[in-house]
Amino acid sequence: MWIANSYAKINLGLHVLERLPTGYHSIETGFCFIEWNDRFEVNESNSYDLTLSNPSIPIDERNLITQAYNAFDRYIGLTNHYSFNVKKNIPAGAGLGGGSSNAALTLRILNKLEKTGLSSDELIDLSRDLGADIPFFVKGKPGLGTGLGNEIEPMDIQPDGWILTVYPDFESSTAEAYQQCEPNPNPEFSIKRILTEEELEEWRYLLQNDLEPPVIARNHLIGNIKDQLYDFGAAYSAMSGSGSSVFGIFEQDFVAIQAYESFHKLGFATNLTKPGFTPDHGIYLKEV
Ligand SMILES: C[C@](O)(CO)[C@H](O)COP(=O)(O)OP(=O)(O)OC[C@H]1O[C@@H](n2ccc(N)nc2=O)[C@H](O)[C@@H]1O
Ligand SMILES: Nc1ncnc2c1ncn2[C@@H]1O[C@H](COP(=O)(O)OP(=O)(O)OP(=O)(O)O)[C@@H](O)[C@H]1O
Repeated sequence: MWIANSYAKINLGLHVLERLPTGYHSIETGFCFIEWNDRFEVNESNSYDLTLSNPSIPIDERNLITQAYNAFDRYIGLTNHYSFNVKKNIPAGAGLGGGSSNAALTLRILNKLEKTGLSSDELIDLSRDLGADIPFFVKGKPGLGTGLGNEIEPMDIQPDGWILTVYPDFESSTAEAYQQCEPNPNPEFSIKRILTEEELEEWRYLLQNDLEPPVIARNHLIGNIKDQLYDFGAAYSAMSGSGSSVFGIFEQDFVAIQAYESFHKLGFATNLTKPGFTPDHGIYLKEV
């Protein structure tokens, strides 16, 4: 049996620059990892099979694991088949890219088990129709996303603070968030400049997520959680991606832990990620 972890992301700022004739949007965003992860167990099998611990996520062709598996089979061809058993810990529709992370890991697993030796750019190429967040997860390093968010420039932007992520217990639609936002083609400062040249203390005045206003207008709890994270002492707080999760970055461990315990006690699903966290992208053979 092979095992591997599928990590979630947060967006450090997101500028929506332009609404394109296709309905998609050109954006600039910073991507980094958090420790929240799903656990994959993979076995060779007579045919493809998928089991998920979360029954509310479909396991048919709508599942991004199935879509990635089929894309790999279509473009490269599989010599063996595999069954996937996934323990879902990352909440779905949460702005944490759980489905995209799963798709990227599926491609990396197949590349390893089938010994196809494809580069990350080749894996990105065969996943091009599956979702804008997938290239970041295939690259596997923090970085800047431009274009549709799918052109990735790896960059050392993993925050040097504790990241507390809070899921408000409802999903948020990505398509709706983009439809309802106000694109701004000329933001005063680029996300790249803020993340690479400004101190964490300055981010709250400079770094914004353009998808936040319409989503918060419909879901006040997201705004309330953001306010509470600042009240607890976060240096920076924002909604991740198209929501619904909110994260706060804390400089002091005891403040972060206090905030974590409070949200946890209130019944929210939460994750606390250490400063400078680096995900383990290994795919390990486990004797059974
Ligand atoms: C919000 C983010 O998660 C931030 O990283 C991404 O931009 C969204 O990435 P994703 O969920 O992989 O998005 P996709 O599955 O490609 O697209 C979902 C929907 O979001 C909208 N969408 C997505 C990306 C983009 N640059 N412009 C868009 O308008 C489109 O309506 C699309 O139908
Ligand atoms: N393997 C998967 N894991 C989680 N969700 C999946 C998966 N495959 C398909 N989905 C579907 O994708 C939808 C979005 O899930 P996901 O968790 O990727 O959203 P998200 O984190 O808001 O995405 P993003 O921030 O990339 O827009 C869910 O409604 C879910 O049903």
